[in-house]
Amino acid sequence: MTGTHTGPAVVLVGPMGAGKTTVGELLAATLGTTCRDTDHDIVETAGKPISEIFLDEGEPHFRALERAAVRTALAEHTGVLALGGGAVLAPETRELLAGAPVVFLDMDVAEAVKRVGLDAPRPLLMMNPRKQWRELMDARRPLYTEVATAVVRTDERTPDEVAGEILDVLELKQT
Ligand SMILES: Nc1ncnc2c1ncn2[C@@H]1O[C@H](COP(=O)(O)OP(=O)(O)O)[C@@H](O)[C@H]1O
Ligand SMILES: O=C(O)C1=C[C@@H](OP(=O)(O)O)[C@@H](O)[C@H](O)C1
Ligand SMILES: [Mg+2]
Repeated sequence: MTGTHTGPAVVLVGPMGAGKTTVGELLAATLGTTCRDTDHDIVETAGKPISEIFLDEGEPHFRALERAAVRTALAEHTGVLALGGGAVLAPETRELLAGAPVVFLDMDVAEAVKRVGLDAPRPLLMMNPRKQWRELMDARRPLYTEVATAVVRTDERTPDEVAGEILDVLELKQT
């Protein structure tokens, strides 16, 4: 115990499917640290999948769990931290992110729909994913931009390439 809180080395934000979870793991491996994902913390606390939390208790309850999970992870974790796509909706969370190295993983709609369609269900994109994704991005892009210290595009890049680009922009790469 040093008693010093340094905060996460990198925090990843951005929309569903941008690769926060996938790239976070790669980045952590390269940096010799671990990746923590607030969605995983929430699932562990609630004892059920995110889709069931939305169905059983509703989105406001999920957001309350998410605010608490982000606060705890920011205080405890010094490695890579991947947030859920909607975490930045909370003003409290945006304030906590001030001063942290935050990377916004950006992508366009076609790629987003392709990626999340192949994956575990995201309750917010269950119906008409294209339209819902556009509406989410219109509402959230200013918030991702507000908290970000860097923006990295993920379209037509492999997760490894995205991880490399993050190291470059944060100047964490050993040369
Ligand atoms: N750069 C990428 N290129 C292609 N597919 C990707 C890329 N990044 C992530 N994926 C895929 O997209 C899906 C969502 O990735 P995930 O890491 O869960 O995103 P997020 O945590 O941002 O929602 C997964 O199936 C993952 O394998
Ligand atoms: O954008 C959102 O509001 C959400 C994103 C998801 O995380 P990912 O961005 O990791 O998919 C998850 O937290 C939940 O389904 C809600
Ligand atoms: Mg994720």
